[in-house]
Amino acid sequence: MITFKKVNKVWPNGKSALKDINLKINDGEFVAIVGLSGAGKTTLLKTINKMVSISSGEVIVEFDNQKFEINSLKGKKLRNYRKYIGLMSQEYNNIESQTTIKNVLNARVSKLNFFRTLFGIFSDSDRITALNNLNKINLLESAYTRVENLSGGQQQRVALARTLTQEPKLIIADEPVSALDPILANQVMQDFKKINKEDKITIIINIHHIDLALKHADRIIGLKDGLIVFDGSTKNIKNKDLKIIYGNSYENL
Ligand SMILES: Nc1ncnc2c1ncn2[C@@H]1O[C@H](COP(=O)(O)OP(=O)(O)OP(=O)(O)O)[C@@H](O)[C@H]1O
Repeated sequence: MITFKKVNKVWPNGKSALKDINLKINDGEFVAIVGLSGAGKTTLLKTINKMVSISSGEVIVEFDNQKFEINSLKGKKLRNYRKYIGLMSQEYNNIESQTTIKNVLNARVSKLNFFRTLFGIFSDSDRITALNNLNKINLLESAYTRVENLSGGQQQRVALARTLTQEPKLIIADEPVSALDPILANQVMQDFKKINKEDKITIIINIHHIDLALKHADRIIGLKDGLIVFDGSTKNIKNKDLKIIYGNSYENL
């Protein structure tokens, strides 16, 4: 579970990006954070792995009977905590000259000893995990293809398989489909949904494509100017809520 208690973020230039955020995200939820550019979506997401430090309040993440008070995490404790958090973004962060399987296995590098890291020797169980994750998102036949020969959608799915191979407790994804055409974006969202439902991994995703958020996520959090202006089930969101999140521009979306 992730809990935000009265969280504020004020940037050094005085810009208030998060204002008194109170939020609970339960294990296994698929949450889409939506809002206009500059609403605070990225800032909110990045407080979860402390890529952004909050100015006041508390962010608490709990799993497997462990409780992490994010703002007090530093050094080795922060690095260990981050191993549980899968981070994805618009960039696929693949090594394009390497094969798909090698890119996916790169998620296990931090678990190898020095000798194995030096020679890139992965265990059979690591390889099986990587291949299983590629199979899960229908990329098994591309396991030995160089990533530079894959489409953007496939490359983002390689990134997803790599993130899964990290065995995260939750995945935070900042605009993971914004560089993709609508068909590929929909396919990648389907993969996120599959992983959320089958592997029961909590997924929190920032997304500009409201249609995809409504189609795939269970819960929508609408931000506007650093404030939560909507928080509820995707099924219950109404046009009037979308107008509050997006203003009159929603009419033209
Ligand atoms: N490093 C920073 N220094 C100062 N202000 C920042 C910084 N990062 C973000 N901001 C400001 O904080 C506010 C929220 O930005 P944020 O990137 O979280 O919005 P967003 O909803 O993710 O926008 P987008 O959809 O364009 O990515 C904006 O006004 C932005 O200009």
